[in-house]
Amino acid sequence: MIDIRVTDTALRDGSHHKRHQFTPEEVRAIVAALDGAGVPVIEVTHGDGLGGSSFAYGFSHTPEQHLIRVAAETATQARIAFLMLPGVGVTDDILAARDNGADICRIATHCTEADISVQHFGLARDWGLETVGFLMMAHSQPPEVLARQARIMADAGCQCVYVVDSAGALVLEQVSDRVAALVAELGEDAQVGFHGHENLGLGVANSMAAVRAGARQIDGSARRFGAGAGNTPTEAFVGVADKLGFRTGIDFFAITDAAEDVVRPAMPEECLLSRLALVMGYTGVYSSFLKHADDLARRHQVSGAQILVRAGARRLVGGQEDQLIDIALELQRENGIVS
Ligand SMILES: C[C@H](O)CC(=O)C(=O)O
Ligand SMILES: [Mn+2]
Repeated sequence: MIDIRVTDTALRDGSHHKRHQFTPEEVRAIVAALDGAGVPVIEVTHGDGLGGSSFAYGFSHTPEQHLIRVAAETATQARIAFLMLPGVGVTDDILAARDNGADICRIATHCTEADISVQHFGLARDWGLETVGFLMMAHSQPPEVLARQARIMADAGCQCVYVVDSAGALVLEQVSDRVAALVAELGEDAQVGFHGHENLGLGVANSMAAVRAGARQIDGSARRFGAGAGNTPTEAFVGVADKLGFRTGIDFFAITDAAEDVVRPAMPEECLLSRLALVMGYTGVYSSFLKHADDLARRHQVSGAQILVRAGARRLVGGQEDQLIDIALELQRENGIVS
């Protein structure tokens, strides 16, 4: 039987949906429930990674290093992971997260910029951390480009490179083709993972396509708690994996209870397959832009969907949130609205 390692990212990707307002009590309760269900890895960080708490991305309720410490103190078997985007966080943040009890370091870059992660993977390995690489917005590049970028990460010390469908824009074979290219490139040098978003309703199906193409690590979020329409629901993925004969080590009924009884109460609202989320999947927009576009649409009395369509046409990447303001003002001018 093939083992699939699931990382639950409700306490990191869900941070976007919660506008980074997780409390220590919520983290303690969610980690206890996921840990009890057998989830092997739980990611805890600001939605935009270490150092993300800022005017541009949104300030955290509680410093993420404190939340990481709470998570590490609560987990009995699960390992705690954190995300960092070079330049949003700095290398000292990695060391602090390790000292607070995390032991898996996930470094994310836009999928053509893997070279900016080299220093971080080297340091993380020197500091005794397990390493994972995130190639974000993977729909925007063909398989061979992603494979070359994955090679850069693996050569730098990354132990598993993820195809990250940040926009929830990939459809089935588009996932398996990308995953297969990475598997062929990396061989025994590193594993391959997949991180999905639900913007076209394909999180579980895409994740299973990734597994069938050779991915051995999969991200989910209990109750889909994540940016956009949310992530692959961990509980549904576990159920499907059970039925297809893949072993996750997670108890289906326990994770279903955790999602409904513990995770859902911490969510401001369900993650919906809303108009804005669908537009993001259809036009290839970074999922965490949803709240920013929604806020700007209200503030400037313009269409949130139009903001996202133009963001897709401009091929904006994570970190370019400020350009959404530019687009909103452009639409406002075109509509003749004077503020
Ligand atoms: C920083 C992003 O939210 C990372 C991620 O989860 C994605 O690109 O998707
Ligand atoms: Mn994500």
